[in-house]
Amino acid sequence: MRAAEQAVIASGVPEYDLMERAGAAAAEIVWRAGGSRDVLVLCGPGNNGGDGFVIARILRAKGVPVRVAALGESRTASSLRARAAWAGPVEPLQDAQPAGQLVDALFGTGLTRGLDPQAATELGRLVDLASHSYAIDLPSGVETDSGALLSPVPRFGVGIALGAWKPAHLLYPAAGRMERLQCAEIGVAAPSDVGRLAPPSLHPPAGDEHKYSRGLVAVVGGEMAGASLLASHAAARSGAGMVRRMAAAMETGGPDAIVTIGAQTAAEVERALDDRRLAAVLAGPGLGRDDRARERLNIVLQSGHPLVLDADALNILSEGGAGPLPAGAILTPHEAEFTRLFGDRSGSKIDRALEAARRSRCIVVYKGADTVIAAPDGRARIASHASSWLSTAGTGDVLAGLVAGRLAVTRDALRAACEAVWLHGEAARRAGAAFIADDLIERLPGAIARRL
Ligand SMILES: NC(=O)C1=CN([C@@H]2O[C@H](COP(=O)(O)OP(=O)(O)OC[C@H]3O[C@@H](n4cnc5c(N)ncnc54)[C@H](OP(=O)(O)O)[C@@H]3O)[C@@H](O)[C@H]2O)[C@@H](O)CC1
Ligand SMILES: Nc1ncnc2c1ncn2[C@@H]1O[C@H](COP(=O)(O)OP(=O)(O)O)[C@@H](O)[C@H]1O
Ligand SMILES: [K+]
Repeated sequence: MRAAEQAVIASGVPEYDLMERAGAAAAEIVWRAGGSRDVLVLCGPGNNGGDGFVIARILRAKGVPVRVAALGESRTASSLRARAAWAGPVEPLQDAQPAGQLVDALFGTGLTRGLDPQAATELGRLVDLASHSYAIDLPSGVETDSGALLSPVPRFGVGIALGAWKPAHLLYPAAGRMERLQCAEIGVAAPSDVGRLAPPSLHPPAGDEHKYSRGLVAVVGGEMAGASLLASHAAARSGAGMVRRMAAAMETGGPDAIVTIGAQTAAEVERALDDRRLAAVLAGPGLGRDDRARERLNIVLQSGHPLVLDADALNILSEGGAGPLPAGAILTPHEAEFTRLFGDRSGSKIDRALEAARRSRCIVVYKGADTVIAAPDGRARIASHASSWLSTAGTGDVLAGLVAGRLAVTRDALRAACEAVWLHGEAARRAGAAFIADDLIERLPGAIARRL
């Protein structure tokens, strides 16, 4: 974003014009949400504070009662100009009385250290007392590139990103400090290989498709039948043409459309995977970690089919029992599995996911409240603000099945992972509160229909 802003400034647009655009776009969002409720704008010493002065001026011109409180003097040329254009009084932050709406323009991308304790406390108090609160560009106190909190940060109603999403809008803990997100257009295009996960464009099967051309998925089960059943069921409702479940015992369950193949011995798994029509093979959910599980996983790894590896498959791989990670596969680790596989590395979650993808030459779906999908070529997509009700047992098995299903449909690993994560989040949104993993699966066709 900084480079993109510099390019626009170098092309002849003064920095102050960008500040006016940013302030106008943010003021419009505040005006639409809060109407004529009174506003307190907190302005810091840098350009984020300058945006605050512009917002204050524009809202006042619309007839909104506005007060401004500042933390120190303005220090940049643009923020000095914005402050000079504000005709009203400026009180010190420590004297500010609360208002119905609070606009935080203390610090944005220039924050280099936590706020001093008194300023952090004042910010928290004023945000908590307001019914509407807005963080301009970012909540003051968050580190832009990692989403870490450098000092205590209150929870804002709206985070208004200026021009482009920054990592802190999407990565926890910072992402959890903004209930809703809005991006204000300021005419600076910041093309990047790393971005927020966008809703996918999906297509119905072509007129002449048949079940094998639409994608044949195999789910290799193991010790715990429930997990591979959830995954198979999700794959079956993902748009794929056919799902085969290779069961370690002759258990039943799940929709009749899923073909269950008894594959108890290694030789039986090998035979069942000997089918060139297979477009995706999933292993991991319910696999187990004993010698039998290792044997099953080895056959999967040697099958030559496009792979999705989750749960116990990742745990076995992290013990080194199955050799190096299979390049080209999709790996779907949660936090603990990721750390076991790749170690406890430094950097933001985006940095860690990208490094893992580069090293393993796999697509890595690093799950959690902020899911990062990373590719070996440096592309990454971040999904955040999904339903927190997803934190329930078995939702990862559903995601793994969905990834395998979309891989069979698209034959494109990064695209499949992105589509699956988005559909998983949309199914959760539709499922509402207190759902269980099984309920997500029923919502998948509706989620797919929405993107056709
Ligand atoms: N660039 C553009 O074209 C556009 C940018 N725009 C806006 O600019 C924002 C970035 O502005 P910015 O770079 O001036 O940084 P900002 O976040 O205001 O703070 C930096 C100041 O604070 C200081 N400081 C830092 N930490 C501190 C602390 N804990 N406690 C006390 N002081 C601290 C630091 O000085 P230091 O003490 O570190 O030397 C510096 O003086 C961006 O988020 C967006 O809102 C838009 O207008 C669109 C056009
Ligand atoms: N608080 C949360 N907000 C949004 N999504 C979440 C949250 N917690 C978990 N998830 C999602 O739910 C799924 C949980 O997967 P996982 O941890 O493998 O669970 P399980 O092993 O029980 O299936 C992942 O897709 C993850 O991204
Ligand atoms: K801010």
